[in-house]
Amino acid sequence: MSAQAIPATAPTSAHEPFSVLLVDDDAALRAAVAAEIQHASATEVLQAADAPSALHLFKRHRPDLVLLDICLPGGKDGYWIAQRMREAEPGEWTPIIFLSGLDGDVDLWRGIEAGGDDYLVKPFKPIVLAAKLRAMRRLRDMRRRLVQLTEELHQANRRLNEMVEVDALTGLVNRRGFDRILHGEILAARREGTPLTLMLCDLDHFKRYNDTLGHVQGDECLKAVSRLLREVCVRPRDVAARYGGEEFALILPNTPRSGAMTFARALGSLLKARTIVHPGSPQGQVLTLSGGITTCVPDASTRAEGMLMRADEALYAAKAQGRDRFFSFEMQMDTIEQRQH
Ligand SMILES: Nc1nc2c(ncn2[C@@H]2O[C@H](COP(=O)(O)OP(=O)(O)OP(=O)(O)O)[C@@H](O)[C@H]2O)c(=O)[nH]1
Repeated sequence: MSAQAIPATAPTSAHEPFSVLLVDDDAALRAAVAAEIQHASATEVLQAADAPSALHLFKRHRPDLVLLDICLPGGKDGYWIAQRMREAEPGEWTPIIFLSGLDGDVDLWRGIEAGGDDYLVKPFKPIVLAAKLRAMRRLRDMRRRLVQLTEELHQANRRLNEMVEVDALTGLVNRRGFDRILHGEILAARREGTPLTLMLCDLDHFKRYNDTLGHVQGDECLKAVSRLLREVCVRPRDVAARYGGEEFALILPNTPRSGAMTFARALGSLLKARTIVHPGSPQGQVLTLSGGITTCVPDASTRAEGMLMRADEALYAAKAQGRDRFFSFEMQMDTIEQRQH
């Protein structure tokens, strides 16, 4: 690389405000350093002569840099102030440069230990102060950029996570999202002591639909059913998912058995009202669906797999009994029990 390709100084965002908190009990020295800081293009210089006012200004104005004298009146020194400042900004990091007449190695070590980033021994040359200010400003800019990039990364991750949980054809939650949500709703219902309903819905004779009208029309049909499912899931926590090819799953929190049955009947009627023509169907040549329902107030032993098995069993029964109907696993069980007694 040629020497000309290397910039003499890395750019800083000179147009952005840069505020400095200067803490020193020597008023004359403070005035002189403040003038130098301003000359070095800081936009604002806040000044404090003791610990309480330094901490007050720090918390109130959140400066971009702190220049901190070590020996101060009132029993609280610069090390103490630096530690309080660090405590006051968890997760943040405002650069602190100690200004001191103490020039021993141990003094420098204590300053860095107390949370300082650099150490300037008084008296210092203006050009040295200007250079340190420039370096700290550059660090501030890089840190800001890093924070911004981290936020952008988080947002991209959130979008990506949403995308991997969406079914490409229907726009409904896919199996992966369904698994996650069902697991969460089981835990929530257990915590709240409320009934949770899971409904598996399967289009009737859909193979014939594809066979008679073609796969493209089949896809359109799946999209239309998905739109309907989205419409019926009116409560914020209701979820409609594409569980498999022509199978859909509904998660209905806070929905008891009776409510689930009412919901299912309404869904069946609404689908019929749409009169999606299904020439090969024995159910009146319109598209219908069958459903299996399970409802429980989850306890420690409730698992998503168990709920799915129960809903699937009820769905199988609904298909076996002639389709175009919904069965509740628990209601079936009650009926069987009643018959036995
Ligand atoms: N067009 C289309 N068809 C699909 C898709 N996913 C699954 N299928 C079809 O859905 C049909 C399901 O057929 P089956 O499992 O035999 O069930 P069915 O014909 O609906 O019969 P029953 O469920 O017993 O009423 C198959 O023909 C699959 O090809 C899809 O994404 N698009």
